[in-house]
Amino acid sequence: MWNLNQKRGDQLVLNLSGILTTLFLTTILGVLWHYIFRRSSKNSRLPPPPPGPRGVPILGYLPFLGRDLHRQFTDLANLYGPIFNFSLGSQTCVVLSSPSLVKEMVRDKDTIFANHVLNISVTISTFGGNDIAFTPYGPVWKKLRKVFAQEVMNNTVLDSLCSLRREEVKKSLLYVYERIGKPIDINHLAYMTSINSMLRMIWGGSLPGEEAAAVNDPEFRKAVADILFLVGKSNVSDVFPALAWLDVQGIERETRRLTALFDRMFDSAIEQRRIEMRNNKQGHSGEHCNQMRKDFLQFLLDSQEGNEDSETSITMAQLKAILMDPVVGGTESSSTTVEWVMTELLKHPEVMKKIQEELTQVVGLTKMVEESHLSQLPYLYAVIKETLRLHPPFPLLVPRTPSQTTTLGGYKVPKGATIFINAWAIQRDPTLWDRPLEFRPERFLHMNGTSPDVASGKLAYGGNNFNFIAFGSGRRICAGLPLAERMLTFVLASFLHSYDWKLPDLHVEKLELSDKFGIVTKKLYPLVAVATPRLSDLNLYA
Ligand code: HEM
Repeated sequence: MWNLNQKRGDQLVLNLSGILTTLFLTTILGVLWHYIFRRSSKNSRLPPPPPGPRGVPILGYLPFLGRDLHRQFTDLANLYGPIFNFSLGSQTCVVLSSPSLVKEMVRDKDTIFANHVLNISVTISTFGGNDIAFTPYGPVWKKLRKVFAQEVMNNTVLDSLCSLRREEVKKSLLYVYERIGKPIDINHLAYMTSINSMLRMIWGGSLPGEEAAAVNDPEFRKAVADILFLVGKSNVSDVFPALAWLDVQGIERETRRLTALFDRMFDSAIEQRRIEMRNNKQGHSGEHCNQMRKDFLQFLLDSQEGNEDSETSITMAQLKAILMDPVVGGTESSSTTVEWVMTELLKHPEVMKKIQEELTQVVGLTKMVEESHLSQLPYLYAVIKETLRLHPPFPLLVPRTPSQTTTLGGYKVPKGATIFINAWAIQRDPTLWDRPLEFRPERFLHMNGTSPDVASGKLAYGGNNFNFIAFGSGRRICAGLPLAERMLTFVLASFLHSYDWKLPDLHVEKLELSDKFGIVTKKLYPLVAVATPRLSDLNLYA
């Protein structure tokens, strides 16, 4: 009996301890489960993608994209907010239209978003993505940007090339003089001035005979514009990489053909220059070669001569690609800006008059404009800024892509997405700008008529004001800014100081401001204007 009772008691104790153990383990497991569950649910609670329009299966939003992307994206932002997304085939595209989102991207998450999107025609035209604009962010890009800043864009180098720019602008002034009183296509004038100056600065007009003839052929100038057009054109092969081998639109083929022209020019110019340098070194080259030419090519070759330093030595493909950036990225953007400025001035003759008064005061009517005058032209600077505000040549800047999945404005943005910054919308946003659609250069001036940027001789598009980002912002801000700034101001000052401009009689009512979207967005109808001389001494034009 006792034994029985004892057995029952033992069993009770056993049961009780079993229950307690079970309870204990359950509690521990519960706590662990709760902890793990909460953590994993936190991870799976990734933010949603930005809102946006739905597309159709496979193609996504592709069939609904119109021609004027900057306007269409502005309308979509009014519907979905300052960040929205859509898909193009398998690609995710995100569009930003507010300064705070731009800041988050290029300042707070700058290293994640420090790559430009590389498409097929960009890869070809940049000798395999070897240029500054499309080399992925990292040590190689840093090296290229350093070489470009030190050997090409530094003030001493740019000052030393001033005479080349002066000669090319003078040729354009003469071209106008020969057409006094006749309609002149300003788009053509601005483009020829821009490309001729750029090519002159790149290889100083020193190509050997056959190549020199080819380069002076108007077809070659057209090739530059055509490459830019192909780079910005929507390519089915980019949206559906599996179809790339078909090259349905022939974009790849045509880009290869045009890039080959440049490749030959660069090879020939580099070869010729190396021979000159060798001869010069050996001392049997005579006076001519002792005064080695100075142009971008020469500065870059000099910096590479015997350069074993991995920090600054560059490959041949990189050298050519570095030279290609100013040609493709710098010429149309600059000439389009010149055309827009002239358009706004013909629409606002009182503003043109004010610039000319400033020029008369600073330069005088007996002299031509020199680059040394530029820092004393605050009103002209303000006019250029106001034009770039209303008509940024790259309305969607140069698309960027994140190197990892991240967030923007609290929304998920996947690695590899294409990010457009709608600078055009931001620079016309009525919540950021007073009467934004009016052309009022005064908004960039201080009360006393000078702006601090101008006082320091700069347009100061440092990308720190996210309301005004025509040259981009952050690590990948325009690397050609110092030259763009000089060229724009010098060309415009020269055109406006040397001539009075008016619309041809038949065009007076036709002056309008429509644009045509492209990677560089130009006037839809080229501007035509008639010039009359302003300077008292006509010999100055010869
Ligand atoms: C009105 C004239 C110009 C405008 C409006 C302009 C605008 C721009 C913009 C918006 C970008 C992209 C910036 C970003 O992603 O944040 C860019 C990049 C660049 N631009 Fe310009 N540009 C002009 C002229 C030039 C010129 C004359 C050159 C060369 C001499 C040049 C060379 C470059 C290069 C190399 C980059 C790539 C920078 C990098 O990725 O690190 N640009 N430009």
